[in-house]
Amino acid sequence: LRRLIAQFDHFQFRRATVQNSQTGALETAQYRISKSAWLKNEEHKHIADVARRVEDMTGLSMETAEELQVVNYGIGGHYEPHFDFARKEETNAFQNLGTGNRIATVLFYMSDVVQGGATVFPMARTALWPKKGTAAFWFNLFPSGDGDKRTRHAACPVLAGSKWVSNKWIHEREQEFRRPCTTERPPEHLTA
Ligand SMILES: O=C(O)CCC(=O)C(=O)O
Ligand SMILES: [Fe+2]
Repeated sequence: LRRLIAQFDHFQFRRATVQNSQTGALETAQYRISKSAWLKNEEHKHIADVARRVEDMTGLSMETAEELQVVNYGIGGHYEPHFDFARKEETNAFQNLGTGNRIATVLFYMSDVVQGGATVFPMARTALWPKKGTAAFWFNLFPSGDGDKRTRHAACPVLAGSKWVSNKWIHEREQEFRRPCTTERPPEHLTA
């Protein structure tokens, strides 16, 4: 995939944005420093292959998943602690998509990083060190649809080298038979 990206200069990498939780607007922020691009399945068969593999790996439908987001961090690039899912109090979050919240995340590591750049989950006391060809998967939501606080995570600053990752964000709709929801609510201290 990285070779593919290098070949196609029409993949427009731009400063990554975040959603302002008050206004719902997408904007750049000091707490997320990286460049990213969104790649559509139709753009190349290798991109469609990634989606197919994610479906096979997770057993979840890709019908409502977002396009593949490819991210590059230079030295000092980072992403401070955040949730991938939208919280109840947030404005506009994913509402226009009609696909529900981000039920799960698949994070592919597309490069090794010389120094720094770990993905850390402070509440789960877990650090993932980028290793080319590996991937992480987690559910952001409980089966009740409540956000799981334990998934709060950050990308530590890259100290040397360059870091490439890609995100596939999977949404709630279409998963009704693959990951049935429950009415049982998780303990309140674990929900966000
Ligand atoms: O780059 C990483 O290690 C994590 C990226 C991330 O959390 C995100 O893009 O939402
Ligand atoms: Fe994230």
